[in-house]
Amino acid sequence: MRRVWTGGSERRDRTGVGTRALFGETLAFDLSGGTIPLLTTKRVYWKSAVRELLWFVAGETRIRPLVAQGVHIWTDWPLERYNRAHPEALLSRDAFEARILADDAFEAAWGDLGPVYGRQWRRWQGADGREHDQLAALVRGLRDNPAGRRHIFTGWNVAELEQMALPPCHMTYQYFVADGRLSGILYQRSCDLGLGFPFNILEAALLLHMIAQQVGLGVGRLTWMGADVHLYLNHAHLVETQLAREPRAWPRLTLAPAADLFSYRFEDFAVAGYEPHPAIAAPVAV
Ligand SMILES: Nc1nc(=O)c2c([nH]1)NC[C@@H]1CN(c3ccc(C(=O)N[C@@H](CCC(=O)O)C(=O)O)cc3)CN21
Ligand SMILES: O=c1ccn([C@H]2C[C@H](O)[C@@H](COP(=O)(O)O)O2)c(=O)[nH]1
Repeated sequence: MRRVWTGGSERRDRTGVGTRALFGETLAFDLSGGTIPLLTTKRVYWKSAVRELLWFVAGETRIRPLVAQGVHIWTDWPLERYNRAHPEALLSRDAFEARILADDAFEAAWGDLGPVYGRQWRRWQGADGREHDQLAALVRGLRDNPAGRRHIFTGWNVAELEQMALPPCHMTYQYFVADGRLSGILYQRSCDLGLGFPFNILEAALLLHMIAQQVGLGVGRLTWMGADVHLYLNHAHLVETQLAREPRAWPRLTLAPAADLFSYRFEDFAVAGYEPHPAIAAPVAV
């Protein structure tokens, strides 16, 4: 974060907010013993991250199930689409979410993000119309051929990018088995270090723990590769506050076993030893 803030190149980005960015950064975490990279220099709402991850794994692309659980992180994109189409009667976020929950026709018209992560992970549509469940195939592949070099899933479906509310940021995941442990790499093409990163790195770690449990392996290393790694210029307060704080010990995850990768429930995730510094509010660039 310090290097991006002090040495990043300043650029005008798609959102108009402006960022400082570095290109091609790597982080690695040893996740043995249940360790999770849940940041301590601000409070991260890990419960929202668990709910978002389970929403991806369930193959969901509609915001209603998130909103129903009090998770608001995806609401701004469909809301912006709605308000652009209705400049005469703009809705607040609360009013929009209330209609998404209460009105089925409204939800069908405005509540879908398009073929984003969940769709691609679970139901990638091939040219012949056949659907590919990349996560199910990944688990099978790890069980049948641990030494494989093709343990990959990706959200980057070129033919469908234009229909997505946002093209995938955490776009490609790959796994590797050695010495009874599962390791993973996440390639992230674009990273909002202030808001997105804490969720992305945590969810990649939770998913690694889930997959390892399903294939009967321990957990090894998680490597994160960021391409355009940026800080938004309106996050100065967040950056300076986090950099002034002393990091604390990583918390640990206890994951109750589930019948398969798609049967985990929120209650199966328990986090111990999380004693973060206070939360820091920051605006999200839409
Ligand atoms: N600019 C931008 N940054 C992102 O991180 C991001 C996007 N856009 N677009 C799509 C998703 C949505 N994501 C988001 C959106 C909002 C928060 C956010 O506001 N987080 C607050 C509150 C979290 C909560 O209430 O649970 C935080 O303090 O972490 C985080 C991730 C990640 N992605
Ligand atoms: O999981 C996510 C989703 C989004 N982001 C950030 C990265 C960028 O700041 C924006 C996306 O804008 P693009 O112009 O499409 O790159 O959202 C993230 O960090 N993590």
